[in-house]
Amino acid sequence: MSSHASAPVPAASRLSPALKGRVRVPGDKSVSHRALIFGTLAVGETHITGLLEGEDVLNTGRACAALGATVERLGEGEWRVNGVGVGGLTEPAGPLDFGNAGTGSRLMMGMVAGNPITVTFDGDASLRRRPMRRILDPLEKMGVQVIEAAEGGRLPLTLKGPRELVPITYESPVASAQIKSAVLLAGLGAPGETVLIEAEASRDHTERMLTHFGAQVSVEPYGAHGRKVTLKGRPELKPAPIHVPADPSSAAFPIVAALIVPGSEIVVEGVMTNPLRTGLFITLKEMGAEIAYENARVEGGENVADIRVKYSGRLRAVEVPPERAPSMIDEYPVLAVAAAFAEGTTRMRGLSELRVKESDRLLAVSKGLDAAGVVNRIEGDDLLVEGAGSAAGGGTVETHMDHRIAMSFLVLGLATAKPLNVDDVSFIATSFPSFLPLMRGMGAVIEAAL
Ligand SMILES: O=C(O)C1=C[C@@H](OP(=O)(O)O)[C@@H](O)[C@H](O)C1
Ligand SMILES: C=C(OP(=O)(O)O)C(=O)O
Repeated sequence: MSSHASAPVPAASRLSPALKGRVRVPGDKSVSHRALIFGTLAVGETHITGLLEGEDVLNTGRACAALGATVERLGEGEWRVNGVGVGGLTEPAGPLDFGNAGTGSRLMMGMVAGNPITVTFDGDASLRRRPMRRILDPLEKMGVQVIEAAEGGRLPLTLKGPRELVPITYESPVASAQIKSAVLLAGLGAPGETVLIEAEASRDHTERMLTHFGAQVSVEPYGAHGRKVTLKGRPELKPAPIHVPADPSSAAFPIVAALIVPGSEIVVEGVMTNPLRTGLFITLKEMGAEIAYENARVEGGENVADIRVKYSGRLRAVEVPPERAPSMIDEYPVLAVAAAFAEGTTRMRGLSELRVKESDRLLAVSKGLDAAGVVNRIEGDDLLVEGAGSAAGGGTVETHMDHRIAMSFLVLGLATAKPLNVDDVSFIATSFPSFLPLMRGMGAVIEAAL
C-alpha cells in the first residue's frame, strides 16, 4: 500500500538571476505532527494555527482521526482537534498509512502503546525500508506485543498494547528525537515514571509540548552533550492552543540558494530558532555567510526570528563536528550544496544516521554531487566535498523518494553552468508543498510539470 503511488515528476533548475524577496516557508513539520498527536491525547478541543499541510502531516491527521479524534480543517493552516485523552484511543478499522513519514509512524507507535488495541502501521516503499526496531525495542520492554512485522522489524507491522504498560528507564542507542518521543508518548500511558536518556540532545519539541499540555516532565543535563528526561505517567492532558512557527529545515533551501546565487538578498520570516534546530545556520556563519536574525521574538513557546541572508561572496570550507549532527540532521544535503561553492574541502563528520532517512542520504548526496560535477567522497561516516566555487551541472540527480534530496539539488542547479535535472520532485509535497512557487517568486528558474 502506498499513499504516494503517482508517476515521477522530473524537473530542472538553471542558472538564475540574483534572488530577492521576503518569503514565509510553511509550518515546522516536527511541531505539526506533535500538535495533532497531543491534540488527540488531550481531552477537549485543541486549536492549531500555522500547521504544515504537507502529505506527512496530513497522514498523521488521518491516523489520529482513525484512532477516534475529530480532526477538522478550519482554514489555511488552521485546524481543530477534539481529543479522546491518554488511554482513550479506539481500535482503527484498517491499517494506518503514514506514507513517507518516519516521524508520524514512529511517534504514533509510542502513542498507541498505552491502549489495549491492535494497530497496523504501513507506509510507502521508502518508509517500508526504514528501521523500526529502534522503536519496537523500548516498546516491547514496556509490554507492547509485536504481532507481525516485515523482515528486520520493518513496516508493515502490527502492534498490540497491553492492559497495563510498564514504565521504563531507557538509554537511547542513537541520538534520535523520534525514539525519545515514542518512549515518552508511550510513557504517558504507563503508571509511574518513564525516563529517557540520550547521550546527545535531540530536538525537544515533545518535551516542550508535554509541558504545554500540562504533563509533569523534567529535563536534566546528562554527560557532555546529553539529557535525561523524566515523565510522570497518566496525566490528564489539557487542550492548549498551538501556533506552529516556520520550519527551519524548509528555510534552509531559500537560505542556501541566496548564498550560492551572486547578488541575492532575501528575508525568511518567522523561522523557528530553537537552538536544537539551528546547526545549519551556525555552520553557514562559520563558513562566512551573512545571516542575521531580525525581530527575534517568542511565538507559541518557541523562539522565532526573521532571517536575512545576503550573498556573501565565496564561502570558506569548514569541518563540521559529529556532535552537531542532531541539530542539523536533515540539513546535510543542502549544506553539501553550499560546500560545493565554498573554498576548500568541507568535511562533515559522523553522518551514519543519514543512511536511514527517506533514502540513504549519504549515498544520494554523494551521487547527486557526482551528477553535478562536484568532487566529493565518503570516508567511513564522513562526507567530504571539494568546493570549487563553481559546478558544471548537466547531469540527472536520482532522488530515491526523498524530498530533501530533490530540493537540495534543485537549489544547486540555480548556480551550475548547465541546467541540473532531478528525476522526481513529487515527494517535495511531503514537507514543503509551496517550494516551487516560493523559489520561483524569488527569481529561481526551475522547470517542472508542476
Ligand atoms: O522528531 C522529529 O520530528 C524528527 C527527528 C529526526 O529524526 P530522528 O529522530 O530519526 O533523528 C529528523 O530527521 C526528522 O525529520 C524529524
Ligand atoms: C527525515 C525526515 O523525516 P521523517 O523521518 O519524518 O521521514 C526529513 O523530513 O528529512
